[in-house]
Amino acid sequence: MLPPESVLTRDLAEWLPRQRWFGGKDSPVEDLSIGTATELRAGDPGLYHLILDVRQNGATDRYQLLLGVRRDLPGRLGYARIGGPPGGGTAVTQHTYDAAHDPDLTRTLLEHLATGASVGPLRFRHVPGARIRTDLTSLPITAEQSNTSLLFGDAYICKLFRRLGDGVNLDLEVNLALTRAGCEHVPAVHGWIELAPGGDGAGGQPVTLGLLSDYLRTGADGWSLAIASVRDWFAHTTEPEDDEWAELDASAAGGDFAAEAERLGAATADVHRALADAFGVTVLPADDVRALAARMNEELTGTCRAVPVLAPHAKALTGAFIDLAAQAEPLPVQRVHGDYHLGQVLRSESGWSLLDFEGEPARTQSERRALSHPLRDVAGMLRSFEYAARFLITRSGTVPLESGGHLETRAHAWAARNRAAFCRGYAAAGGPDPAAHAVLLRAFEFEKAVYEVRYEARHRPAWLPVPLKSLAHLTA
Ligand SMILES: Nc1ncnc2c1ncn2[C@@H]1O[C@H](COP(=O)(O)OP(=O)(O)O)[C@@H](O)[C@H]1O
Ligand SMILES: O=P(O)(O)O[C@H]1O[C@H](CO)[C@@H](O[C@H]2O[C@H](CO)[C@@H](O)[C@H](O)[C@H]2O)[C@H](O)[C@H]1O
Repeated sequence: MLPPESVLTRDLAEWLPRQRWFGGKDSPVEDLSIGTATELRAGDPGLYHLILDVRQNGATDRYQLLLGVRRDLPGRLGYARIGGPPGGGTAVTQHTYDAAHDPDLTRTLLEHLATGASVGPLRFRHVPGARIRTDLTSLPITAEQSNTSLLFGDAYICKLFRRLGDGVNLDLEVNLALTRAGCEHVPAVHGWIELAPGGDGAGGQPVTLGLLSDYLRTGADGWSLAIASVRDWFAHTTEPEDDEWAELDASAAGGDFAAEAERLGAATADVHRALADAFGVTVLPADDVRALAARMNEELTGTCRAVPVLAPHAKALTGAFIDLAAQAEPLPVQRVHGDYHLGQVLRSESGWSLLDFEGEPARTQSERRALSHPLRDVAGMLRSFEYAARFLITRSGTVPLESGGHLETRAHAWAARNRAAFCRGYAAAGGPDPAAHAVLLRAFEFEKAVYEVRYEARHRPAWLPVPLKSLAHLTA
């Protein structure tokens, strides 16, 4: 049974802002109420699906939570505790916790997905012909995430969206279309969970709650692979003479990543082509390109105000947006990834796969859905090479400090080599040639860097020096 609503909302208001995936950490929670509560499993432990209406800065966001309720909470679930005795008052006799961490409860999701059940306003769906296994135990993944993903054995990964959008989630929409088109660079979709239209008192579209896909069990994420390569490159022992640092050849390290970067570029171009085929291409008039450049500049101004350490780079950044406006011409736009970085790609024995087509978590739903030029994704990945190159210098204490100056030179050489390889692979596989669109690419890259500065200031302040260091280099 659910605890009294006043107790539950009090506990949730205290717990929610501490969660990695909570999107509103920079402002206080003004109000929290329970939008819908659906019992998915009766008994002890009990499982409830909650939609929480969370008001911050006068606006309401919706979050979803699988709530576990148990009379006794075993030690292994202590870290997922939300509330309960002691101190909860005499009415409170049971513990509440984040049930995403409880395999005894999450199996219910597979059971419902397998049968295509509807429970209250929740609908569990699978793709035609899918036979969903229900004998698997779940484990939440430990990645830095804006959502929560559960591994079911080594067969499936189930992503439970935390902050809910207004309709069909982009990740589902895009992955389903690419799965149906036979694209080999995305994990196949098996099923999804949604809130029936009107089930939350809102509009006429289902709201996506979760996505069940193939788990790429041999996949290694691009970020870890890139960091291993950078580490190897930094550990490379032969120090050139002082005047040779400028010509540093990053291919010299054993863990060279360039061939992978080139293949990743090719996979990216394949996915862009598949997205264009599935969703179409339209042309953005030159006036709209100028408006885009103006928006990029407004974001820069707003971010400089919010994060003043960005201000010294403002002049160079504005210059790139002015150039874009000055050279504006009609631009073919299409569905793109929207938040493309090394943490969003997996290398398995079958090549590179792209994940997470949800767009940037800090953007509104309509901004994420907006069509864009594919070089926006290329720019995102180029930023990611910048991040990977500088991560060990700025974020880890493991690199010898005495070589700090030279490490920045090495970082730059690593980034330059892998950026070039990625662009080469992308163009060779038929994507628009990054070298032929330098102004557009630079504007996209700077736009992303501004976003990153704001993102890091808000979510991971200790990471702020990473984009700033790279900006210092790119705008010099
Ligand atoms: N199909 C998959 N197979 C293997 N690992 C995956 C798969 N999908 C996601 N992952 C892992 O989960 C991490 C987070 O997934 P992602 O979809 O990017 O979530 P989020 O939107 O919350 O950031 C990825 O970086 C990757 O390591
Ligand atoms: O993966 P998400 O959709 O949650 O994306 C957000 O978080 C990312 C970090 O987890 C963030 O990416 C930035 O950091 C990465 C290294 O951790 C780096 O590879 C990216 O280039 C950099 O942008 C992303 O911007 C944010 O939207």
